[in-house]
Parts: sequence; C-alpha cells; structure tokens
Amino acid sequence: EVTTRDATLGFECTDPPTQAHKVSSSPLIIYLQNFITVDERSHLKLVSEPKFRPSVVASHDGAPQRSDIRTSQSTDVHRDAVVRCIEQRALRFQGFDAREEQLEPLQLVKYGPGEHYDFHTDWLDSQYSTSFNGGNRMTSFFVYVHVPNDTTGGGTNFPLVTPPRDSRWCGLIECDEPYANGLTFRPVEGNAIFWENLAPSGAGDARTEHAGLPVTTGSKIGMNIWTRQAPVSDEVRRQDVPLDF
Ligand SMILES: O=C(O)CCC(=O)C(=O)O
Ligand SMILES: [Fe+2]
Repeated sequence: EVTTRDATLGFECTDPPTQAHKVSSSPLIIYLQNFITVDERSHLKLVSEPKFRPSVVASHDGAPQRSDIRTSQSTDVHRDAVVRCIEQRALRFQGFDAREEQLEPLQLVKYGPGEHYDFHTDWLDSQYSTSFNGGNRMTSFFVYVHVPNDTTGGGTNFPLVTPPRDSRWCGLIECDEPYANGLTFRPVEGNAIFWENLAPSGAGDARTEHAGLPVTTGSKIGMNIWTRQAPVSDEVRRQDVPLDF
C-alpha cells in the first residue's frame, strides 16, 4: 500500500480497497469498484463546484464549441495532493509504464436533469491527436464522483458491448435492458470504468463508442482520466491550452 503525506492539506494518499472485475477482453473494459475514497470524492466536488462551465466538443475547425451533443458542465481541476494521488493510482493501474506526462488534466463533468452526452468515442480524429497533444487517448477512466441517492438515469451506455450475465452485476449495470441496447453501467458513486480506446495498431476502436445517458432526476458528477500515447506538451499540462472535449 502506498502512503504519502501532504502536510499543507493534512491529506494522506491511501489507496482504497479497489475490486477489479473484467467486463470485456476486446475491447478491454475493466470495472473498478471503490476506485476513489469518500474523502477524495468530497474534495473533488468541493474544488470543482465553483469552476463548472458549459461542456464543449471538438468542432470541424478545431475550436472547442458548445453543442446539443453534450449538454453537461465541465471543468478541469488544479493538480493538488488529492488529484496527484488519483493520477498516480490511475498510472499504477495501467502497469507502471504510463508516465505522468501522458495524462491530460483530469476533467470533471456535471449533469443536471435532462443533461447528457451523446454517443461518441474518447479517441479523437488525427487533427486532435498531434504530438503536441501527446497523440491519441490510449485509455479512459470514467469515475462516478458524486451521485446523490435521488438520482435516476445517468448511466453510461456502450451500445456495441455485450453485457456480462451474472446476476451479481445487477447493482452495477442495467440487467433489464433490452439486449440490443448493449451494456449500460449504473452511476455508482466511487466506482469507475476503465477501457482501452485504441487497437494494437493505434487505430481508434469503434466498439468503445459510448454515451452519458440523460440524468432523469437528481444529478451526477463524473471524472475523465485520459492517458495519451505519449507525453502531452507542457502548455496543455499547465492548462494554458484547454483540451476540454
Ligand atoms: O457521463 C457519462 O456517463 C460518460 C461521459 C463521457 O463519456 C465523457 O465525458 O467522455
Ligand atoms: Fe466519453
């Protein structure tokens, strides 16, 4: 167990007892129960709350733009001790080889009633996967940071992935979903979905298409942890150049 102290915050970086469950081998999808602690969740909620702005998507000419495709609010967060603790956990999970410099700034997304993110892939077209940007998004974690008890809807749907069958999944995925709808994860606070976006050739894997389904009641805060193929430029890491799509 890795433990470090940050005196300024009195925060102790301690890994929660995460349980990993494989969902799919191809594309690789792994479900992580208890990936961030209660303290980390409340800290992320606190620091992000005043910073949320309407989410954007990548437009044709490269400029981030608002769109009906993605009606949530987003923000990145300052790399304080809590954020660095989660970053290191995400890197260790990927087998030590991924370097800190490959991480995009962690991105929080908040949905209120009716808000959603339409079907998309996290891997990007070549114009957004330049060497300046560290190439493409090799992997994604989507972490459920804050999901009040009254929240309904807001699942994460992978239409091209076959759901696992065992009934022990039923708290974590929609088990009564019509088979044709693919796999829908329920938003369960503290848990995360990890997947690989790229085929071994480096090409984007179309089977990783997914959507943030509309929140019906309540709200949802999630977090994207994206690891690029190569180091992201300092400008992006310092968050001078937003990459917030
Ligand atoms: O909200 C979700 O469940 C998924 C969000 C997502 O896919 C994204 O922000 O890239
Ligand atoms: Fe996504």
